[in-house]
Amino acid sequence: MRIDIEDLSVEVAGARLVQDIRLHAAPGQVVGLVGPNGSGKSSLLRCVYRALRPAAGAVRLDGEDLHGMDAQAGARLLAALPQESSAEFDFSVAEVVAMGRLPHRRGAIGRASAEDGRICERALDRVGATHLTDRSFLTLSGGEKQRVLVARALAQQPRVLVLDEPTNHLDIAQQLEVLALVRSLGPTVLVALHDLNLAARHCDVLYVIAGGRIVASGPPHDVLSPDLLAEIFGVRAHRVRHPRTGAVQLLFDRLTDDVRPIEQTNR
Ligand SMILES: Nc1ncnc2c1ncn2[C@@H]1O[C@H](COP(=O)(O)OP(=O)(O)OP(=O)(O)O)[C@@H](O)[C@H]1O
Repeated sequence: MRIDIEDLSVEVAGARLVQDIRLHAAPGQVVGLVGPNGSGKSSLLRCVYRALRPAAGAVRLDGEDLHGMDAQAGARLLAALPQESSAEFDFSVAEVVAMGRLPHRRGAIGRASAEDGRICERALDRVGATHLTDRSFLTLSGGEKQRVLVARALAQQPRVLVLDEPTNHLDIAQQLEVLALVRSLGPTVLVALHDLNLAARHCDVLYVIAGGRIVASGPPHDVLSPDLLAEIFGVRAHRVRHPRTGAVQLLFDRLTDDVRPIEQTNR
């Protein structure tokens, strides 16, 4: 499903948090949003998953205005993993994942079907969390909670997935697993990431946001140039090749660091 964000501005209590955003994702693409702290990533994503309404502009899914759809129709198309998903549900893991099926039920009293149950089991299996099924969500570690919330989003079987820092709390193996999983699923994905190497590796296209505006977009390694990284993130970046895969990796120093050659520091 295609996403078109057109001239979008978002305001909260009279403050403009993001402005004139244009962003496009082709069906099945993984589009990354990167930017410094406070640049507007979450505000933009919150508007896409309808926690905020646009002050101007629109978010369109296959041409249809998302904010004009009724809540259930929207939720059948789009699932979100918000950043503030530390929400403390006093429910079992199975119940939390089953919430992902609610938009697909008929009316408020629709019951879960056997098929709903199979979809939830499969979602938990895909994030390697089947063993947590009967645990209370409240008792899980941060990483376990995050995996269960990814499973809930998968159970929703969305055509568009919006993820705000989905690798929060995950160890390095789980970060790679979750992003590879997200890529393999097929929906169009809009994902905010802080780790620029993860973003470059897992996204087809990157948008860079700073001060509430998009300042660059395109293929990851075209966008993440040392000049842009210095200007927007205030870091000195070096590109190196991964010794096994040959993929470009970024290494960072502070712009102000006086970096001495390695031979000197080893003496
Ligand atoms: N409800 C609000 N009221 C006032 N200001 C807000 C509100 N929500 C966000 N902001 C401000 O808007 C700016 C953008 O915040 P946002 O959370 O979108 O940034 P971000 O890029 O996701 O940051 P981070 O990387 O730190 O998560 C920040 O300066 C933030 O303080």
